[in-house]
Amino acid sequence: MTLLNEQQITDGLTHLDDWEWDREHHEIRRTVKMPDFMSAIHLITAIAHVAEQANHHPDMDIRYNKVTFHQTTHAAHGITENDMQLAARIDELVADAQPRG
Ligand SMILES: C[C@H](O)[C@H](O)[C@H]1CNC2=NC(N)=NC(=O)C2=N1
Repeated sequence: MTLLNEQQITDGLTHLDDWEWDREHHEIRRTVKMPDFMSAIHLITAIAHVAEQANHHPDMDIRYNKVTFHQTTHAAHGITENDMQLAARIDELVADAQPRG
C-alpha cells in the first residue's frame, strides 16, 4: 500500500467528480446533496456494500440530505490508489442515485 505523491493525487483528482484534497487531514473529500434523508441513507448503504467488498471504507458523515465522504488509507496515514479507486466507485453510485447531478 504505497502513498501517492502530490503529483499522483492531483492527477487522480482530474479523473474524479467533485473531490477536494485536504492535505492537512490527509484525505480527499466530496459532499453530495440528495433529495431527502432516505435517499441519502440508500446511497450510504449502496456504498457500504461496495466498501465492504473492497475491504476499504470511507468515513461517511450524513446531515439530513447532505453526505460527505472522507477517503484516506488509515493504515498508511495518507492517500493511496485504493482511495482513488473507491472514490471512483462512489462517483458512479452517486451518479446512479442522482441522475440530474
Ligand atoms: C485489516 C483491514 O485491511 C483494514 O483494517 C482495512 C479496512 N478498511 C480500511 N479502510 C480505509 N479507508 N483505510 C484502511 O486503512 C483500512 N483498513
